[in-house]
Amino acid sequence: MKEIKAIEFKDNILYLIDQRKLPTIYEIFQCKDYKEVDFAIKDMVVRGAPAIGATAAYGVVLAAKEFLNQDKKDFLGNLDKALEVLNNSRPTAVNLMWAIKKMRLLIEENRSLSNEEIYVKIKKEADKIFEEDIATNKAMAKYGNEIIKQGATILTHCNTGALATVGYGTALGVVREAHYTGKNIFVYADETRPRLQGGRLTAWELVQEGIPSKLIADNVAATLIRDGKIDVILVGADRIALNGDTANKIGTFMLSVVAKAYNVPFYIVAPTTTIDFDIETGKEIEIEERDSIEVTHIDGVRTAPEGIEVYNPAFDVTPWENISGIITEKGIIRSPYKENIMKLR
Ligand SMILES: CSC[C@H]1O[C@H](OP(=O)(O)O)[C@H](O)[C@@H]1O
Repeated sequence: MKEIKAIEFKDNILYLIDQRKLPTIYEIFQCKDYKEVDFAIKDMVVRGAPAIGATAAYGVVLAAKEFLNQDKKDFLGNLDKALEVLNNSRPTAVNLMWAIKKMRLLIEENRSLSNEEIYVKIKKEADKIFEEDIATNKAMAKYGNEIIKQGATILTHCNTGALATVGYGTALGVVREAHYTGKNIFVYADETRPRLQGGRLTAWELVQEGIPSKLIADNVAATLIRDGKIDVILVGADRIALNGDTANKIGTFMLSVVAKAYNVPFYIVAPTTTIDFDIETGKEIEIEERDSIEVTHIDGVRTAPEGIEVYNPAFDVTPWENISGIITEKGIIRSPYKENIMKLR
């Protein structure tokens, strides 16, 4: 199994695989301060809910290091500004806000300590978030593998692999587990317009692992589902409401409708850190709208005419009624979602 490290923190530098350039160029993007981390999340150098949560946590570490020698008031004040900036870097994936909230609480509880002692605690917390994500993904993969039949054909959307997490992946982590436990699975990967996380990133991970697969244009999926070619659909998540409504990459909702029409099991694979316990339904989830250039250009080459207006939501919400189950590190949650999600608390 290839080890793909999307994120690495060493000697007060955060190293990120630059996912904007994969698969043609493998390049590491270095963040030396929290503003570079903010840029990296915004510009999708690093992306994927768990990955940006861990990345933001290390952004706080870099901020604490940067302001370490200031007096306490300035240290805490500047740290607070950094938390705000990082918290607002992207609006939909709740793992980001979850990580920042943990850091805020930690700083609040330890305000009376020295700057250095606070820095040490922040660094320890960031490392814990990092380590826990790998263990979480492996646990999710085992639960998910329970629903993967021998020889199953799996459809996935966007990228939910080692590049979207600290390691192994969420939905693609289940694919890895099924592959490595000899289930002889086959994967169809949606290319996932407009940023092509499937065509560029998932395809790259599948090739790295030698997992039998085919890349498809997003529009092919419905026909494969209708023709009984797909046994199960596995997708990731960016934010899950208490009733089970789930925000994920744009195009997920459409897949869920077709899956429901043809009775194909449709699973979300996500850690419990992706559940937003403060919202009842998907209606409360803010959907990020991104720059039009993502739709009018591919790799910097214009494909749509000057002057055309663009609507570019990066996510959509799949209603709980279309979801067969939510595979988490604590087990598979099924409807009634709120009742079963609350048991996780
Ligand atoms: C393992 S979470 C991956 C999740 O994040 C992706 O969004 P983006 O590439 O914009 O960060 C997509 O929604 C994936 O399902």
